[in-house]
Amino acid sequence: MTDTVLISLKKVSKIHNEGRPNEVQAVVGIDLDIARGKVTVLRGASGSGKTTLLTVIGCLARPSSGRVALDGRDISGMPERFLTRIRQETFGFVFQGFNLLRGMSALDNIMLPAYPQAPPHRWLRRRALDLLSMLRLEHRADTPVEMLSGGEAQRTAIARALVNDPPILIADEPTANLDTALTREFLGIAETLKAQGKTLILTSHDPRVFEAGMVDHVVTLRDGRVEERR
Ligand SMILES: Nc1ncnc2c1ncn2[C@@H]1O[C@H](COP(=O)(O)OP(=O)(O)OP(=O)(O)O)[C@@H](O)[C@H]1O
Repeated sequence: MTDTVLISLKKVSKIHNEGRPNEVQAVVGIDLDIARGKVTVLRGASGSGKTTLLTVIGCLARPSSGRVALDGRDISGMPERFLTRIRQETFGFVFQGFNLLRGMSALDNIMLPAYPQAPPHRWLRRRALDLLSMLRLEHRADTPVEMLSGGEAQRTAIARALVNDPPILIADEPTANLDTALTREFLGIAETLKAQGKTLILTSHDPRVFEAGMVDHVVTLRDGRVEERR
């Protein structure tokens, strides 16, 4: 079956600290289509531009030049408030290090991204508990996140990314610091989400990830450019 394009990048470049002595051209003229309902891995050495490209794809950063289209709609020039809404409705993010808020429980962390939409509290709590249950973490709902193990923290971060039921899940180096069993567990979760119809975009230099059977496309970056795609 041929892929349908969900996100399309045309000649996208991203320069950090533009015009300053510490300017870095992190992403250079990338043309890339991300397929709907598939798992795409961006791989490459440290510093090759994976995280930068992921932030542009996820509308967390604007490209310095080039265009990004989501579902055929050019979003590159949109005002910030529209972009924020698109970001909230479209993407769930699992960051490197997870960015969970310490001092708050797993459940409270998961509910946080839904607050701008102001859903009924009981409904939201149920949704967060259902996600914890899907990820086999119900027993940790009330645990402060700093007490969680690495794998539990990751699953909490995944649940938080899914709370608004986004069609696209983005995860930056999801298996960094995970042992083999936890890596397998992450891949199992990714497979379940793919089966539910989600589009997954991951960065990884971990062969356990980019060689996994459920990965559909691997894009190799080198020095900010696409070196290879399959
Ligand atoms: N916020 C920033 N300000 C300045 N330079 C940055 C910034 N973020 C990334 N860079 C630089 O841009 C280049 C690409 O970095 P990026 O983090 O995108 O690569 P990466 O492939 O994700 O690396 P890693 O695997 O180490 O996370 C690097 O030279 C990096 O030092």
